[in-house]
Amino acid sequence: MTGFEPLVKPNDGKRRASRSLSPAGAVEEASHAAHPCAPRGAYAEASTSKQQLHTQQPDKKKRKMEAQALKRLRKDAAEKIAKFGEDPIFYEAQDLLGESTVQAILEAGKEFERKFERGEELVVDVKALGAGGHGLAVAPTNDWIISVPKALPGERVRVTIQSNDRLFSKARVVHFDSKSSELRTAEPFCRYFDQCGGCQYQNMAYPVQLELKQRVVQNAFKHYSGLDPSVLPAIGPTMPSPKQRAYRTKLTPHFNLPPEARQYRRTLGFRRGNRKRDESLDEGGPLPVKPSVEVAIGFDGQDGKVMDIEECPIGTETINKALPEHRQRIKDTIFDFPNGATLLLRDSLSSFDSPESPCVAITDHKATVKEMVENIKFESPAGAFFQNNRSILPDLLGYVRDEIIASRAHDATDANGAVKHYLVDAYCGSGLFSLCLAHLFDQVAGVELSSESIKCAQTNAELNGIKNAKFLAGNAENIFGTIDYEPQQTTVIIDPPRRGCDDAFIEQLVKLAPRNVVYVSCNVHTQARDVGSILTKDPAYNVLSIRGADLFPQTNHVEGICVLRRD
Ligand SMILES: C[S@@+](CC[C@H](N)C(=O)[O-])C[C@H]1O[C@@H](n2cnc3c(N)ncnc32)[C@H](O)[C@@H]1O
Repeated sequence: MTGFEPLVKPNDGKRRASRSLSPAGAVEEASHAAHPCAPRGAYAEASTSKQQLHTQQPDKKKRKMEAQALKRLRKDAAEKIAKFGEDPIFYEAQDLLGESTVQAILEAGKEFERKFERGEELVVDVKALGAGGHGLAVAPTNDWIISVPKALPGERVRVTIQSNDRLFSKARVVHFDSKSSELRTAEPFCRYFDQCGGCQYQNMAYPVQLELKQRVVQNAFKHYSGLDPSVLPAIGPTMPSPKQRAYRTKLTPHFNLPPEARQYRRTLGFRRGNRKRDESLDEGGPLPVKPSVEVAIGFDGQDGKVMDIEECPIGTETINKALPEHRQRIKDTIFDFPNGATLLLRDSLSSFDSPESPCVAITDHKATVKEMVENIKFESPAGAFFQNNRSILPDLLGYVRDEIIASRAHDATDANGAVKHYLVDAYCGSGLFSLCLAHLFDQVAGVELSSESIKCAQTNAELNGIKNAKFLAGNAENIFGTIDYEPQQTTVIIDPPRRGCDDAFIEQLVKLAPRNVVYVSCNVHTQARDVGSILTKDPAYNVLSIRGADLFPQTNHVEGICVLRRD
């Protein structure tokens, strides 16, 4: 269906699976919850009524389910830690509670303890801001963290517990007893800010946001690189985004299918989640009357439920103008959806006449989006990856370009006083770095997993008359077998997805031993881990610079740029 993709968030399936439809169409919460972090109060109430009917039996069952769920949680956490390291909140808990307290909790196996009841109220003093953008407080028990979105250090807040997690509980502000944080320096400009989970920082002036992000980068390298601080340069100031509102060129509001719509579809003979009718379910008789249905289309709120969002002021004007029409389209056709779905809105130039050409909103995943970065034209399918804040791209590319040029100052020249330069653009997408920097290099090779994006990179090279770039579809590490570039004259740009680089890629990279590595990442934690791994495998690399770039103003996200040189 044009403009829509299936809702793939795993939580959503779980949420729906834990509910059942009553014949009257009302939603009933399941009477028990297996997850140790599930609401304890609700669970206790359900099991009490069962106890009256079945004496001790449910208690035993409940304990068994809890033990199994805890085992699963521990196993999942151990796997995640082995792969990605500890979650940033682990280090934040160590800072706030003390390493020995955290160690004692781990040794006692109490890191998943259901510390507080869901709905329980506490008054806490917010002490720090976590990398996730939430205020962090120490629980009154002094051995647990309370994470409170939209609350800032220095503020005293009355909160209600939402859920328990590893070493911390998530909570929601009920009341600000004091709202005096030095960081609270701006008035949020979005009417949904208090409830929406999308932005975290609209209550802080922009320079404060940039400073916070600098600290996040600093902590990431401190905790995840495994490197001695002496080998790391001071973290540079965060590169600001020229646009701090109306910058996002892509929005993906989503919705869950309301239970009334699901029920109505069933009476028409559609099984749950199916597009095709099952004749055997047809109850015959006259067509049932369509119920009136309210559907929330937007983003997840702090309570995990989808909020109905009519406008998103960090999205571009083009997207916001198009949003009402597309929301209405969903409302008008809600009974045609077998499930919830995600709507795609991409801002595209209408032509390549100039970077200031008027823009249009595109909602079909397969339609072509046009972008112009500096003077380079890019076309890519709306469903494929492209950086979402076009306002900062010239500065980001300018910085990478300057770093590359500066690193050439001491390059050896050949007999004619010339030196060749090569670029490998790993995880190249539709060729942003390769094509914008191609003029600095004799040859460029890009690699990318998505064959669709690689086709775009090739067409984009042609579109811009760039002849020195070739592109390969495949795993990033495969590029090393296809090039014979002189390592001393080679720069590798790495821009992987959030999970960072695979071991196989890092192995191949250090085997090639390129002179320069520029690592750009939307996850500074996996970036720090990978940089640590490169330096550990090959100590001839030096970290020349590290800084953040603010591709996502008003949110806690920060892009990291780290430049390495092998001497
Ligand atoms: C953050 S995007 C960067 C794209 C590009 N550098 C840009 O700025 O437009 C990461 C890209 O890595 C690609 N990717 C993911 N896993 C990969 C892998 N194992 N090997 C190569 N590319 C991969 C994704 O398809 C995505 O296009």
